[in-house]
Amino acid sequence: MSERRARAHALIRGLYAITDAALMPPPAFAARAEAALRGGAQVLQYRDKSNDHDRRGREAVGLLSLCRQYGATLVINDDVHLARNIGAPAVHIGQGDTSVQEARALLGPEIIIGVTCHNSLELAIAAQLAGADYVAFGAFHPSPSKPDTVLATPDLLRAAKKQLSLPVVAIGGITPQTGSFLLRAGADALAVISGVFAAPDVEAAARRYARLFG
Ligand SMILES: Cc1ncc(COP(=O)(O)OP(=O)(O)O)c(N)n1
Ligand SMILES: Cc1nc(C(=O)O)sc1CCOP(=O)(O)O
Ligand SMILES: [Mg+2]
Repeated sequence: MSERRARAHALIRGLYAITDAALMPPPAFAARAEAALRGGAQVLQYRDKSNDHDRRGREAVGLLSLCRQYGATLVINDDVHLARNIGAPAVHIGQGDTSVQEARALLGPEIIIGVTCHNSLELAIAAQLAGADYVAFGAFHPSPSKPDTVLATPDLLRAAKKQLSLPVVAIGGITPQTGSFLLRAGADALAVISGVFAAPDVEAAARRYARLFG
């Protein structure tokens, strides 16, 4: 196994919290992100669909510094140029985003690349062959944060664990209760937006997920 994929196995696990601009409006953005890290998030994805480049740059740099402080891994969603500009350790790309090959060519051999594979083992096998370092499946439940998803089943996680050698992330409407079932089916990480960032006490909510990982 390559050094980078071994690093992905070590880093892409546990609670994988994803930021949400609507649930984390300024000036509370950084404080809510830090609360998730205090609660035990091991991975934090910066997901912001706006075109405000200055704010996106500032927020991403702030999150990178917070993640370093807490020993967590920052993942930049969609924007490979932002990831390169700030020296992020990981990016996440979807099927309609930059390809794995293009992202790798731009970002080099060290960066961890994660790929959305919806409910398709075939997409995941292709992502692994293309050089991805983790795959994400979902949505396992209807998602309040992203209503236009297809549904995935726990059997997909079981099949993926047998056929892939990459960490597997589960996403979509996951609560601590349903998360425990997905972990038993083979998920290495639980990616969550609303379950963490819509909670009045973000740290306590994050801790409820983090505890599932022992
Ligand atoms: C961990 C994780 N899994 C899936 C997604 C979804 O990515 P994508 O399909 O590109 O959709 P957007 O998030 O970009 O709207 C994700 N971001 N993170
Ligand atoms: C960003 C994203 N991608 C999904 C997919 O299925 O690929 S579901 C989703 C949103 C996850 O947020 P919540 O935890 O609030 O459901
Ligand atoms: Mg995307």
